[in-house]
Amino acid sequence: MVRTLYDKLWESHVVHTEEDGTAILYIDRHLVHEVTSPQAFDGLKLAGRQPWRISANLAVADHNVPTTDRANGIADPVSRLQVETLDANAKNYGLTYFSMADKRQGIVHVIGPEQGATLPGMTVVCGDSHTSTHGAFGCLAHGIGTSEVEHVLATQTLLAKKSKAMLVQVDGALPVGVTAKDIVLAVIGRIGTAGGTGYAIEFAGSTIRSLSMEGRMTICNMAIEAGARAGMVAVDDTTINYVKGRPFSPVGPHWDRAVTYWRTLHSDPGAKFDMVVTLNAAEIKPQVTWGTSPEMVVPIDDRVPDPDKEKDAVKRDAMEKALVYMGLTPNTAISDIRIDKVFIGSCTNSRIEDLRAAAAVVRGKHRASNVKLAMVVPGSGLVKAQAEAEGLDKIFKDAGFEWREPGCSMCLAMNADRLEPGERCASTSNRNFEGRQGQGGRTHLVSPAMAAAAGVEGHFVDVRSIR
Ligand SMILES: CC(C)[C@H](C(=O)O)[C@@H](O)C(=O)O
Ligand code: SF4
Repeated sequence: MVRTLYDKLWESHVVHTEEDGTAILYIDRHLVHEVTSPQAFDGLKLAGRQPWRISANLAVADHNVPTTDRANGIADPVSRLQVETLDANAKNYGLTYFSMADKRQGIVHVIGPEQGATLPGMTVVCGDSHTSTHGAFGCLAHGIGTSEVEHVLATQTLLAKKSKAMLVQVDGALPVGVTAKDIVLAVIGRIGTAGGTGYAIEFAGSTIRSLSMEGRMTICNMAIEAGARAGMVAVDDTTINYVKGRPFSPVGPHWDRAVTYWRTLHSDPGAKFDMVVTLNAAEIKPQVTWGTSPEMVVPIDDRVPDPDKEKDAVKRDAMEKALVYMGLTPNTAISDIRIDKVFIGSCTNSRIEDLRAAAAVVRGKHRASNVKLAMVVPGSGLVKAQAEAEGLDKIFKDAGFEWREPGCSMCLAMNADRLEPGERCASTSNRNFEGRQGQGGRTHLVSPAMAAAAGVEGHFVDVRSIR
């Protein structure tokens, strides 16, 4: 039978299906962070249960960790408690844990793949919406809630209903200066943040195949921002080469058997999708969000849209509200928008390739005088070490950009890194919601190269013109 990648991943993990379609899925990998796990561990304790398969878990603190002066510990008592609770739970249950002092510590969606804890064909879950990132490896990766975290800990299974399948097909050579981030923002601009609701999205086509694993992760990371339940990319040589030799990857005969299986993880020719969206890579330009939802996005050479031209009353209202919050006037050229801060980081864009792209733009230049702070937050301690080995930290520091310790940081301001009310930020993260980077803060989502360029010029600028 002709099957999609999603069908294959689903069918190989179903333990049981009820008549109404509710299924019990076996979970191969459970990633754990400090925000969504405390109540789950409490529940486990109350019920007197042990984790079902301890080795399936990998835990790390990322949201609440400071990105400076780590030797002094965590100043904020709430964040400190959050992280200490995970320290204690990981120790108590014997989970593999990268503490704040461990050089492998980092954002959960960066360290999973980096360690080879995320492998093709797996079901991967985490109490975090951006778990879709791991689908880049030909995985079925779901973000789950805290009660599901407890369920997975206790049973190694998840209750789920199969979604419909969407194919997002992107073909052609990507223009210079246009990145995976621009592709996914363009997709969300096209289908909207509800466009993927009820679907699992497979990203395919020659453009996707030509992307590195880092780029594929960026795209799958934001599948959730398109409303989808999961995002995924078929396995190919790029996947297998990335996975090879990582600490958790199989070796010897296990590796050979795994590769044989992994090579089957693609949609069969002629497989049926419930919806197909096609994009031509040649037409994608660097993207900048102007509003408070990732779908409020335009190309860099465009203008802030005018709500008066929107016929749909609901959309018009949302646009007006977003413009007030963002402090923007309709028809302003995007390149005329001046920024106060730059954030290069997050599970969307904090991997080595992202830092290289940003460094290539700032090399030999300096942060603009109106930019109060430009911070680079590597996705993990290992990314940080790699970047330092390549001298990227020096390029950033020479340009007046701060070089920080790994974590979620100003992606959502659960630590000390945040925007002040009214401050405007060029950010490589994935959400531009009201208050996301600090109360009253204004977030514009862009690629790492575009964020770096804005930091240097003081306003958004077409990165294609400064190369
Ligand atoms: C804190 C966590 C539960 C949350 C998520 O689920 O995504 C966070 O990572 C985010 O990006 O908003
Ligand atoms: S980096 Fe941002 S989006 Fe990613 S897990 Fe952390 S808070 Fe969530």
